[in-house]
Amino acid sequence: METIIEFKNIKKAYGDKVVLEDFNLIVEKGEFVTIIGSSGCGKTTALKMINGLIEPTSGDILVEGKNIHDKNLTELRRHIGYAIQGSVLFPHMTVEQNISYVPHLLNKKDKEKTHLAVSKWMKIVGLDEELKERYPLELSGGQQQRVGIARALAASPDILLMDEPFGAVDEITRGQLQIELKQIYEKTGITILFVTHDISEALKLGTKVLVIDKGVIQQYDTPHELLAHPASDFVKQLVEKERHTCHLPDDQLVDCKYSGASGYSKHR
Ligand SMILES: Nc1ncnc2c1ncn2[C@@H]1O[C@H](COP(=O)(O)OP(=O)(O)OP(=O)(O)O)[C@@H](O)[C@H]1O
Repeated sequence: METIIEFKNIKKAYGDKVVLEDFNLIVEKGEFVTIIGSSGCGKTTALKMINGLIEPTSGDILVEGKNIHDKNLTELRRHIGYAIQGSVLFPHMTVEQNISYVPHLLNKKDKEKTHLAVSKWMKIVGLDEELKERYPLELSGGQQQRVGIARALAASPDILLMDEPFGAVDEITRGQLQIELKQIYEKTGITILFVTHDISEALKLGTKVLVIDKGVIQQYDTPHELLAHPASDFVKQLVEKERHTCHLPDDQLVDCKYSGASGYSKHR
C-alpha cells in the first residue's frame, strides 16, 4: 500500500502545554481512519495539522510524499476536503453556490460542468434537487450536514478530513449519514480521517481506528484487532461495551459486525 500521510516526530505545544509529543503515524492511501480518544487528547490538533490549519511546534508532516512546510497551503487544501461539526456553510449563498464554491474556482469557464457536478454530489449525499436554491438557514441540521459533506467532496479531494461531522444531528440522521459516507468511501476510494467521540461509530466506519490518550497513540489497528487484542488498558476499557454487544469469544470476533469495512453490513 502507498503512504498518503505521514506524521514524523511531531510535537505540538500551546505555550507550555504539550499536546502531542513523539507523534508518528503513517496513513496508507484509501484507508478510512477513525480517530478516537479522551477529550482534549489532541485529535483535532492532529487533524488540522494535515491541511496546515495548525502548525506543529517541531517535526514534519508529509502529504503524498511532500513536506507540507514546502507546499503552497491554498494548493494543498484544494486536494484536502474538510468537514466539521455543525453548519459551516456560507449563510448568504444558496445550496448550489455553497457546493459549487471550489469547483467554480477551478472551473470558471465551464458552468455546465460545475452545474452537473453539483447535481451529482447532491444525489450522492441524499439531497433532493429542489433544495438547490435554498439558503442554509432554510435547511434542517441533517440537510446542512449533507451540504457540508457535498461541498467538501465536490472539489474531488484525495483526502477528506472530518471532525465530528455528525456530532450535531439526531440518532436517525446520524445512522443514515454513516451509511451514506461509507458508500461514498467505497465508491470513490478516497482517504478519510474522521474524528469521533463514539466508539461504536469509530469501529463501524473505520478500516483502521486510531486511539489516542493524552497525546499518545495507544493503538492504530483494524476494528477487529482492537476488539480482539486491545493494546492497553485504555483501549480495553474503550471497547469493553462493544465486545459485549458482539457476544462472541475473542477468536470468533472476526464474524462480528465490526470486522472491518467488508464485514460492516453483516448484521444490518
Ligand atoms: N489554540 C489553542 N490554544 C491553547 N490551547 C489549545 C488550543 N487549541 C487546543 N488547545 C488545547 O489543546 C488540547 C488538545 O485540543 P484538541 O482540540 O486537539 O483536542 P481534542 O482531542 O480534539 O478534544 P475534544 O475531544 O474535546 O474535541 C486541549 O487541552 C485544548 O484545550
